[in-house]
Amino acid sequence: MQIEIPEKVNRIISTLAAAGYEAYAVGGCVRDALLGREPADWDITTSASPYQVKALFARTIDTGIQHGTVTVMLGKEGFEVTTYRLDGEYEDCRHPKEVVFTKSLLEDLKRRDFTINAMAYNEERGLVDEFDGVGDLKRGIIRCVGEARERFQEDALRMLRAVRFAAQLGFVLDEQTKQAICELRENLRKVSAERIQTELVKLLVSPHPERLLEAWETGMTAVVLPEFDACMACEQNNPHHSYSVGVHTIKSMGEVEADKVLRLTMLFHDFGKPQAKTTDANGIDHFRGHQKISEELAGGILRRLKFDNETIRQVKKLVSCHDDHPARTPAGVRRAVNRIGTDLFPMYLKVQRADIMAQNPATREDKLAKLYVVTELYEQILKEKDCVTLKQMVITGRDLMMEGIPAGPGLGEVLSKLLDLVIEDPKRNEKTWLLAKAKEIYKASRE
Ligand SMILES: Nc1ccn([C@@H]2O[C@H](COP(=O)(O)OP(=O)(O)OP(=O)(O)O)[C@@H](O)[C@H]2O)c(=O)n1
Repeated sequence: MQIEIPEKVNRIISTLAAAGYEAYAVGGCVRDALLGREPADWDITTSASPYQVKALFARTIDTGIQHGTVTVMLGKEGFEVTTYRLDGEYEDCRHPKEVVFTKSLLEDLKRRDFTINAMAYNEERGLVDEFDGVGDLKRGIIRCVGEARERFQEDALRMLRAVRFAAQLGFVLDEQTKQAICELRENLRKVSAERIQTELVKLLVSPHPERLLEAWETGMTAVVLPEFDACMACEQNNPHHSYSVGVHTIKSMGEVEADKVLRLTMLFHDFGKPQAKTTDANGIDHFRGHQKISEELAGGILRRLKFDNETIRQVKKLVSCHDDHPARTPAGVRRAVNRIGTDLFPMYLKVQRADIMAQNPATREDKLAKLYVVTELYEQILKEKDCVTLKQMVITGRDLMMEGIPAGPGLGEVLSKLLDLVIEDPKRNEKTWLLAKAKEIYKASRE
């Protein structure tokens, strides 16, 4: 079986070989190349020690040297070259406490997580596939190398990786691998939030975000995302819904494109429902105020998983308005654009559509028709380019304070009412008129 290896990777392998060392492309790149996917990066494994690798190349980066990895720089590109090693006990669930080097490629492949990730290749020897990785690629199976429990005890994150690869490749989990996850899922508590975040995002933006259900079935979400389990247990007896909150959530993720913010928003948009649920005398469930609770939960979870501030801002904002329905008039839609933000409004429309599509098909048409009108009005506004934002108003909060309106929520409210007036009629965006109106509004609010 032949793989096309990039010229620079071949150059590194042949430089090592000419110096008498073994070297192979290894892991994810071999898997992806065999699948006809573009590998994200090319990793190399070698019998040379990190210092022997360093001695052979002009430019290297040593930050991973204590784990046996040297990054070789060729031009602007960096390639990780790792010395053959065994696996030991993992201190931080990421790197073995002590690196034990080996002279054997087989030992190095044995320590890897899944059969499809445990193949090596160089042009001289061809494919090295000791654990039938090719067979598992053909059958579409994620299977641990050797004893699954051992692989997961070495690094608990691998349990989440198993589902992530299944979602990315459309594969199924091997039974023994799945069983070991059910047994060892609690170990995920030891894994850092950043590593969980990486796997969760890869799973969500994959072609199969619905495979999150497998993380739920095996008990992993109960450990890393218990709020999702609460949604799975929350039925919705309501004319708009045919599924539990959890299943609706999963369906809605499949209705948006593979974008991190959109998929996270769909995942979290109804997380507040289990807390907000009330049932009326007719047995119909209501979820008043769930948006606010969902927004708070989303913010807390994203912070817990160490997401960056901008992602948190966008997701929280979209969750906080996912169920808003602007008045279907030009002024109503302009107001909504200002409230939600010109940057996020196109995403809000996608979120609305996905939410509706994942609801009861019988009540969907009417909602879609209304959303269509809002979308049309928004497109009209874009064409006219006359969407006023707070920034474009000719007065600011400071001007109002100069007029004696004290800083605080009251001032924000006056500003927002002024903005509404300007949106209704852009000719009102004039300083004298606005200041007089501001005083009037403030006075009325105190009476
Ligand atoms: N917890 C881990 C992480 C990685 N690996 C091994 O290291 C290789 C490279 O890891 P990584 O770059 O994280 O994953 P890839 O398989 O390359 O996949 P992706 O780039 O999609 O993350 C994997 O193929 C696997 O052989 C492992 O055994 N256990």
